[in-house]
Amino acid sequence: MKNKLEVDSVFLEFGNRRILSDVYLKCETDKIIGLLGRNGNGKTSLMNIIYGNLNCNSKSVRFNGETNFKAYKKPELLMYLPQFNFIPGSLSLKRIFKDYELDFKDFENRFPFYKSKYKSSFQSLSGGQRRIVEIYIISKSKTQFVILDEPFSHLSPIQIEEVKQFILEEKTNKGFLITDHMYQHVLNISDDIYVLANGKTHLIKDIIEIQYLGYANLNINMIK
Ligand SMILES: Nc1ncnc2c1ncn2[C@@H]1O[C@H](COP(=O)(O)OP(=O)(O)OP(=O)(O)O)[C@@H](O)[C@H]1O
Repeated sequence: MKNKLEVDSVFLEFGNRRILSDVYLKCETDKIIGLLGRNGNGKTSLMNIIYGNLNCNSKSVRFNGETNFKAYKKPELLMYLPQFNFIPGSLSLKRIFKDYELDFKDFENRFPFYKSKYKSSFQSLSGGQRRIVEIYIISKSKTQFVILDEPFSHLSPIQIEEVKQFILEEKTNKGFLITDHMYQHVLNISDDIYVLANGKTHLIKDIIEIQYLGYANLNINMIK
């Protein structure tokens, strides 16, 4: 079954500053949606609004047409990877995989480095190694949609390629919404791209619009 997540009518101000005012975004099973935008344009705020843990003046977040204001209470609908490490460092990988009801064998087959780490604490891993675990458990969870806020930052180029491959395989089961300033990787795997500029989401039809909207100077090879 194809699930659909739609977001619109979002209005967010901090004090007198208008952050979001004209948002439309759609994600479906088997789609990766990339969200790009300059620093401070409101990407993380929008993701938190969708997840339901940031209050705003108004919003409409619909899962298969049904409004849901507190998606964070429904992991079967939506899982969210925040920018920061969220797993307590004292937990072992064994415990983390048990808590998320995931098979460690599948994980270590894909990422052999972790074969000897089953009983290791999360904090004994490097920053990038911790991030891979977090991306994996959120992306692999039994849920309809996954939001990933900066999954590629802090990963080495090889790890980034492994994570992209893994997300591409996993998208047959769910929809992904991804933001990262390593935008070439986002462009590589996304089915649709939105750029957030001046409080508004722009669905990109031609890649050059990313430059026109002031997000990045594209090199000529990318445009061809
Ligand atoms: N709790 C808050 N109180 C006041 N202003 C806030 C708050 N949270 C975010 N902001 C402001 O809202 C704007 C949007 O922030 P947000 O973190 O959503 O941007 P972003 O697009 O994710 O940025 P980046 O690419 O740098 O991560 C910023 O100007 C930020 O300073």
